Amino acid sequence: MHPQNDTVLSLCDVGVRYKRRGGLLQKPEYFQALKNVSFDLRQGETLGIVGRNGAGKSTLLRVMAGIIRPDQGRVINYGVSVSLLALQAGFDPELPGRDNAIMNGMLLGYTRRQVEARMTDIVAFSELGDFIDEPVKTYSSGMRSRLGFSVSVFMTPDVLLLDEILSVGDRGFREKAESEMTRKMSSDQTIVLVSHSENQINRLCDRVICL
Ligand SMILES: Nc1ncnc2c1ncn2[C@@H]1O[C@H](COP(=O)(O)OP(=O)(O)OP(=O)(O)O)[C@@H](O)[C@H]1O
Repeated sequence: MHPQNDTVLSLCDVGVRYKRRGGLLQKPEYFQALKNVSFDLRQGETLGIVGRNGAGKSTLLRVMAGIIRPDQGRVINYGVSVSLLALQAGFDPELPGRDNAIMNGMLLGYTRRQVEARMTDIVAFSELGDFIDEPVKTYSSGMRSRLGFSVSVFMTPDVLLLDEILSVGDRGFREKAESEMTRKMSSDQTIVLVSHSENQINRLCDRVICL
């Protein structure tokens, strides 16, 4: 079957299994985290992914981002950059927030110079103030989330995969984060959103897949 013209990513019969146990002499055991998942992601849409704990939502995002390879089926990328934003991940606790922001931006596919050019905006959005030059290990979890989120607001790949990120920070920041993401979602940005909030999914997504 030929995909529609505006398809940016296709998943065809994707299956992922994790190795659970098995030392050198033990027979390995596998756990099937995803089975027969097929859909097309279209340019500009906001696709919601829902499912109970352990249904495979994060695994699906990791497959779409190319971080893990499916054991069955395939993921076809029609030439777009895809990045996964999972807060709390990918920070070096010993480095200052500023350096971590730069590294995060580079992981999203930007050059150091491009991230530095947006640094003033990132710091302002994060509301971290002078803490931006302190090591991330001195941050609260809300502060870490705010930093990760702020980087993603100013550095956007063609397809942005968001894993439970709209529940970050305190109420004030959450509202600001959601309104910023809503702006992106109504623009041309293609987004895949994993959330446990039915309300959020209904409000923000054009289409929902239940795992
Ligand atoms: N690296 C791994 N090794 C072994 N099993 C894993 C690994 N990562 C995930 N799993 C298992 O795969 C299943 C799917 O995990 P995943 O994190 O994708 O679920 P999820 O839908 O995102 O869950 P949650 O809603 O709790 O975040 C779970 O049963 C989990 O225990």
